[in-house]
Amino acid sequence: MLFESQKIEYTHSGQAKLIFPDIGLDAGESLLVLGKSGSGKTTLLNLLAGLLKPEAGEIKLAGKNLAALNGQELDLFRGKEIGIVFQKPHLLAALNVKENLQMAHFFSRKKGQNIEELLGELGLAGKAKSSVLTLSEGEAQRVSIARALATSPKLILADEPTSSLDDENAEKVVKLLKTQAAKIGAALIIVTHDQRVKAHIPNFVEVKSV
Ligand SMILES: Nc1ncnc2c1ncn2[C@@H]1O[C@H](COP(=O)(O)OP(=O)(O)OP(=O)(O)O)[C@@H](O)[C@H]1O
Repeated sequence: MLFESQKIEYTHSGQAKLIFPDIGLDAGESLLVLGKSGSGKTTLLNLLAGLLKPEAGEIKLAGKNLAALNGQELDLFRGKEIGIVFQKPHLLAALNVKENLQMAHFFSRKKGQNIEELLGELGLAGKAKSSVLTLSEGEAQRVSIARALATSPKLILADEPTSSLDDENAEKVVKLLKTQAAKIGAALIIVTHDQRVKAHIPNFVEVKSV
């Protein structure tokens, strides 16, 4: 199994304990994380990304136990092996599209995918030199997906990646995430309440507050 999380628990200060469903994914498999507002979906994604430390349970990616890594090792491992797509694209405004992707390569210290090729596959071939400030919302979200994929990570995490997109762009984004994850042999986890995403990915877990 490429990615596994078991018996994870986390408590935000002053809040009730969150207990999460177990996850197991092979390379190329996709999973949705569903649940009501406030149930802990974003918290789960942050735990899986190693941005928060679980108080119980185990998270393993490609045979590595995240808890066994120190802060610096975890940052490097995340840069190489985990691609994160946020609800709103966080791109560096001073840089053009291609430079934003080159930054991902630089920080991960990994060769990763050919940037021109990746932009072509995401329908952004003509935008390499464009300022990210001139992109439409759909284009900017595709650039942030390209950035998450640039390092060929083993795990792709996406938090509500389609919520601000129209139907056409939402469908494009889900299909791209799915096909790219399959192509690079990554596991894909999407937090969503978007029906349009559910139509493409049947496999899901539900986060419930206890
Ligand atoms: N930094 C924090 N400090 C304290 N409580 C927090 C913190 N972050 C989240 N919480 C609480 O933890 C619970 C889970 O939050 P989380 O953002 O994971 O939920 P969610 O399912 O992603 O919600 P939504 O669908 O509204 O984005 C909520 O009750 C939230 O108020």
